[in-house]
Amino acid sequence: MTQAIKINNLKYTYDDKDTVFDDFNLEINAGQWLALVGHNGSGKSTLAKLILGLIEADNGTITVFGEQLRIDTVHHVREQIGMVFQNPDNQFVGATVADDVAFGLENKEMPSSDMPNVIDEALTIVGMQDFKDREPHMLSGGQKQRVALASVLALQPKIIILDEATAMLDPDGRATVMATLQGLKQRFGSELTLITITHDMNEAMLADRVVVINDGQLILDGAPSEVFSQYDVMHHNGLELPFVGELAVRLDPKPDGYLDERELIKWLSDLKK
Ligand SMILES: Nc1ncnc2c1ncn2[C@@H]1O[C@H](COP(=O)(O)OP(=O)(O)OP(=O)(O)O)[C@@H](O)[C@H]1O
Repeated sequence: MTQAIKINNLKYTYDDKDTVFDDFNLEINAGQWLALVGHNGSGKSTLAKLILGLIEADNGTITVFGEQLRIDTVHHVREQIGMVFQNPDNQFVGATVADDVAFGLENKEMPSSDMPNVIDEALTIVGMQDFKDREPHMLSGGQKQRVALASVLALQPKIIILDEATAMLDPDGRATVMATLQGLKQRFGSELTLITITHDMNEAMLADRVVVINDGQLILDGAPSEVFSQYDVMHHNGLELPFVGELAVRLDPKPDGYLDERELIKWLSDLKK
């Protein structure tokens, strides 16, 4: 199994006083969709910044596809990682959707004759091809985030990090972005590693793996059903379960372990028999 990211013995302190990570370790396999969760201030965005080389670790190593992040490798490492941020309105530079996707390609010095195909393909993947001549600020929040994803996809990253990319969206917008991510996973398989930083446990449910951090410490790490069966640990760390999990722990009798929506419905209907 190819390793996308390996973080070893990571230490990071802001301004020599606020230690966020001390001996933090994490390995992420290529093609995995990892949801990184933790309450406010637990270190999620700091970890994303460290992986992107926007800030430098005080100690330890971060290796991306076998290449250790250092001052002389940061540019190459960063080329392999796409980032989508929280605020859809802060991510646009182009006058039209197509211009916006083109911007990153121009920076990469792609010949302009190659661009239309690449732009069309990226917009098609996120279902925004019919909007390519629209002005970005006229789109809905969910559409904006899908264009932001297209801009990232056009650069063919091996890893995409979404830092609370759905936090400012309405339920429809959230659903379309999450469906787009599920589509990416199906389309790219082991060629694309996804890291979604989120406060929304219903979204984290869709990932292959959920990692819970608190104060820079890894608290839980496993498949969503494993992590969300740890109700007490989640609550102790200021986190809720996905809706069905919160519902299940309030039932009497309650099911053993975490059940997803379909399993919970079956469990309830069996109970009635
Ligand atoms: N630029 C900064 N300077 C100093 N301290 C910072 C800075 N950015 C973050 N911190 C501190 O580092 C810790 C981790 O912050 P971080 O933003 O990584 O958490 P987070 O899990 O992403 O939080 P949230 O869910 O609120 O976005 C917090 O204690 C925060 O106050």
